Amino acid sequence: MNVNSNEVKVYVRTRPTACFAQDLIEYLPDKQTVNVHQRRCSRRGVVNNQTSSWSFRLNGVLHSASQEEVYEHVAHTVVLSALQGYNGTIMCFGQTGAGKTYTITGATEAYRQRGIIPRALQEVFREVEHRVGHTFSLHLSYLEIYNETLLDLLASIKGSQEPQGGPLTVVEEPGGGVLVKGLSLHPVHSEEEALNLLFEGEMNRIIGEHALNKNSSRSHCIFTIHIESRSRTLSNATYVTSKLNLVDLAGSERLSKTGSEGQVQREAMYINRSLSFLEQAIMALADRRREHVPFRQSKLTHALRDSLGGNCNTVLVANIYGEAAHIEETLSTLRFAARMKCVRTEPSVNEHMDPALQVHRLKKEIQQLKQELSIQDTLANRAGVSYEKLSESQVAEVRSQVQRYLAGTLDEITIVNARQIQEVFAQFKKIVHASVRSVQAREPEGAVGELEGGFGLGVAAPSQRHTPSPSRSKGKKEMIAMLHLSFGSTPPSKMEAFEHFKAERGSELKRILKANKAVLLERSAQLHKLTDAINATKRDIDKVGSELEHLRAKRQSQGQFVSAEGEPVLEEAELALVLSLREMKDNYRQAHDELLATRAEVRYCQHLVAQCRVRLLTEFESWYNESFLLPDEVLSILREGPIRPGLVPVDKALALAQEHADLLSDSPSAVWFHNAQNRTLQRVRQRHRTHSEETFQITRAHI
Ligand SMILES: Nc1ncnc2c1ncn2[C@@H]1O[C@H](COP(=O)(O)OP(=O)(O)OP(=O)(O)O)[C@@H](O)[C@H]1O
Repeated sequence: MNVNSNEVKVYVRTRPTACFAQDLIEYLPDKQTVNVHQRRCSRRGVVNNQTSSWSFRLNGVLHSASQEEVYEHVAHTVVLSALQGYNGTIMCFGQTGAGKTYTITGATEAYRQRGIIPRALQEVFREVEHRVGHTFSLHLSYLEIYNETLLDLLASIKGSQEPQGGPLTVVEEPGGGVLVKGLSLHPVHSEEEALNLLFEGEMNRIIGEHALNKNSSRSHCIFTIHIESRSRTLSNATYVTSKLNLVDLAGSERLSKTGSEGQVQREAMYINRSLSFLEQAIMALADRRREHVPFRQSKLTHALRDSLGGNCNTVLVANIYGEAAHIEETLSTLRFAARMKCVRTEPSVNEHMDPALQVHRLKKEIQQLKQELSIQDTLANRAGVSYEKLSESQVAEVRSQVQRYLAGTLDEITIVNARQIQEVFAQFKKIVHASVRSVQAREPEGAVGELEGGFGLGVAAPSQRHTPSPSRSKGKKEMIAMLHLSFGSTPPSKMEAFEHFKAERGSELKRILKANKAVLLERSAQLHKLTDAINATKRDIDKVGSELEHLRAKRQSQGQFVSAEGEPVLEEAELALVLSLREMKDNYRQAHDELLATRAEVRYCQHLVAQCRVRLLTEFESWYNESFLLPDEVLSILREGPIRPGLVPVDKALALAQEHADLLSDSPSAVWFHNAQNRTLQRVRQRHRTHSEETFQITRAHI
């Protein structure tokens, strides 16, 4: 029952006024659209009759809405979803005095005017009572962010879960969540207990003097209900957790308008900065192409990292004044709200596994299964069969049975249980491996030795290397005999033979080639990705660079803004651009280094793949010649020499053999050999002529 829409929900609420500017603020009957008309000012500040208009479509307009109605629209579903394990955040944003605190906390004087927090607490405890199938554990925390300092509004209360002392810090958790280290968490068991904590925290809020509103709060406050829920059924080892953040942001008006000095001006500067970082984070979240969201720029955005978008149900209430005098701030609040509405969210339940419960459940299941098995054995007259791990003497007994079975002195191995069957197979495997090794040791020119040690072309991980299968380690003669059997007396076409070669003798080379191709493909894809990312960063750098230039040119034309000490002061916007430019350049440099390294790797892999291909073809040619075109007599003559017969062209190999035979013919006892040889060579030449006419083109596809 989560809010489950894929974007942040945004509502606008007007503070009631007798002077509502109907001509400037227009609420359409759909209760979702606000049109704002603003009179244009002439250069010298003289108001003329021209107007500019803006239209904002939100999720709801709360005009003259009661606190109860606001809760129903804004908070009800988010609170229920939080009880099911979805994180939720409700934020109030707007100009000082526009009604943020009234909306989130409410007026303390009248119960009917209580805001979202007390109503949410009421609903949570009511639901907890109704959901009898679950146990709930609830904790509260209350954080204030004042001038970029984190303060615990409930630190004064005993019984907190976190140790006191030390500055509070925002810590990122694995999985994208955040927690404020050092912030006290207070267990609560009733609505009354929870309300006491809320009021205690309220008392501790820093209240500053302000020109616009005497009691205005100059800090951001985050009241959080931490919920953990477990099923009462023991068999269910999962449990869910969630956080419900109720956020009262500081006034959003611009510095110049406050007309304040000293500490209040400093406060306003921090507020402006954190809100402008909040806007930047929102803009980055709304832009789906942006991979990096600058959450860490301020304590506010960092603390809200997992509450703005992400897996959270997020709702924003934009509080505005209805009077004409505030129309400019109203417009900027609505613009922020519209941007926030574009942020996408993917709410999901925070489900966890309780390891202790899981172990307990599995142990119980094993116990039950063992009982079941023993009943079955008794029924089948197999009492006494053990299902525990085999002892050393039992393993030895199985080994002896397998050996006797292979030797023919034992007719059959009696099967007792699954563990014993596995051991029988394991013993068979050991015997087969030992036999393969002894065959290899006896075969000096064995395919396996050559394949294992000779290629040296692999970039694939050593674990990817296959141990030679018994079929691959077959003697060469055996293999050729097999091929002759399947192809008959005429030699196979090169295409067919190549397929055979790849499956048998050349299989290891083929595997290495395949592995290298896979690595090449993966690195090439990575290279493309990196190139795209670098190009995107470059475009961003150019964009921010030109924005900065533009801003500086504008500032130059308006004169330099200097501090009391005469130091040049950077504007908020300019500072933000400089910081983000610096970050982007760092990212660019890092990505560029990575790109160079990956490019080198790609070249290396390309080289390996090409080498493997050539090697596969050369090996095949030579194997084909030796297996089908050169007779055994020729091979045995040439093998005694320094060259490998298959590596030279068939004609040349035959000529060499002829020369060798001529030398031998000087001996009378070799005449019969010489004659037979001549006849064979002629036959072979004839066959070779036919074969060399066959066009053989092994394309990349064949390899
Ligand atoms: N919808 C409303 N109905 C009745 N009174 C309201 C409403 N909204 C605001 N007020 C009143 O207006 C005054 C200022 O509101 P509030 O303190 O909530 O403003 P705020 O936006 O939280 O200001 P700050 O930024 O200083 O925290 C309060 O006295 C509050 O009771």
